[in-house]
Amino acid sequence: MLLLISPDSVEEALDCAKAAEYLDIVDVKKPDEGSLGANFPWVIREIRDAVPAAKPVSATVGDVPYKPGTVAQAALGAVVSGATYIKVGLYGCTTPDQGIEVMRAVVRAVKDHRPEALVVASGYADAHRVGCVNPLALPDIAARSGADAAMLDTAIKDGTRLFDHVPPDLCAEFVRLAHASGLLAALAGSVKQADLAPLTRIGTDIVGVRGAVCEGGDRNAGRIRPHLVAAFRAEMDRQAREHSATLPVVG
Ligand SMILES: O=C[C@H](O)COP(=O)(O)O
Repeated sequence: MLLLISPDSVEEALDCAKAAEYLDIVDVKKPDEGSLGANFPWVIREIRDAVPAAKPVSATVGDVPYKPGTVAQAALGAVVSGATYIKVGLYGCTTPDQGIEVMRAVVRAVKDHRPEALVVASGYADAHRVGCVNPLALPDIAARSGADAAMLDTAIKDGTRLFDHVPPDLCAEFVRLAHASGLLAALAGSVKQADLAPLTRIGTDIVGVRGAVCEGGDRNAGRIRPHLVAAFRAEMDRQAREHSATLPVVG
């Protein structure tokens, strides 16, 4: 499982750089503009320059409206600024067809510019609270639009977590559907260390985290701390070891 951490500024990205050995993807975000709030192009560029070249930089394009042209142009801005994972939160899409239309436009805009960039179609585990597309529709939306990954986060950051809205057995189904279409499955939403056992067991490819590695567990007032990233990674590695010990030996 890869660890994606979401700094909100160049200063926080520098703290991520200090913990670079413990994380896999640096995800540029602007939390005060929403769950998947988009940051400025110059911040993406500065963060790309600040973190080790071997670490991919991801950028969120926002909690986007159902406006394929607007979103495609924003996604191009993110990839031109140096991000190689482009995450789109389909906040304004109420049907799978709307999600596919937006994501097809994003995939074309991103891949015309940088074919190797990865496009992530993100929905929300608590979609029922904000009226957007069902979380289990995301793998199909991602597959039919040519995206590379399907993701879930939570739309409302009020202390409730991914599993409060989509319990582990349904997250397992999300992962199964994503894998059946050849996609990566990414899960986030106020994930804590205690959630890592089920996330590992169900085969999650990427876990996205902010609050759990901020001081005081506070994604808004707290700052990302390198020792919290290291501790989170240590627990991920422990869970991975425990899980592989339970797998049957083949051969
Ligand atoms: O993409 C991951 C998000 O930044 C998750 O943030 P959170 O752990 O504070 O919900």
